Amino acid sequence: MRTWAIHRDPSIWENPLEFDPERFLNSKWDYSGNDFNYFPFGFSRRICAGIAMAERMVMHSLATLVHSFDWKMPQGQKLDLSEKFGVVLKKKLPLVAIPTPRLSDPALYE
Ligand code: HEM
Repeated sequence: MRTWAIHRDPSIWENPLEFDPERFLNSKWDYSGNDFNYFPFGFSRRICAGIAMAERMVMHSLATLVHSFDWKMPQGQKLDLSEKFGVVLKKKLPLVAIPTPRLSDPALYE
């Protein structure tokens, strides 16, 4: 819960509860466990063993999904980003998004 509280502390973060991924664009963020205001992978001896893989896979998977499909919400539904309380961040309502292929060659989806 320490991590949960620090990452939502308004004396450290501007509008901590706002979904604002752009906040990470301005400067270089050190998530290697040396910045005690920001440690999404933990720190010290139990720091995440998969940082190097996560750095590559998160970017690659997300980029592939955005590049390969147009995404929309089911008809009549609005995006709801509210969270459940817990150690791991979970959405209150599961995300349902509909992909439409956007690449010209269907062979690229095989
Ligand atoms: C964005 C993706 C990821 C995030 C945010 C993340 C975050 C974390 C966090 C917060 C911990 C706990 C650190 C602590 O106890 O202080 C952890 C532990 C761990 N993570 Fe990750 N992780 C990610 C991806 C991965 C991947 C891809 C792997 C493996 C391929 C991995 C393997 C591990 C292992 C083995 C531990 C336990 C380390 C230990 O207790 O000695 N993680 N991770």
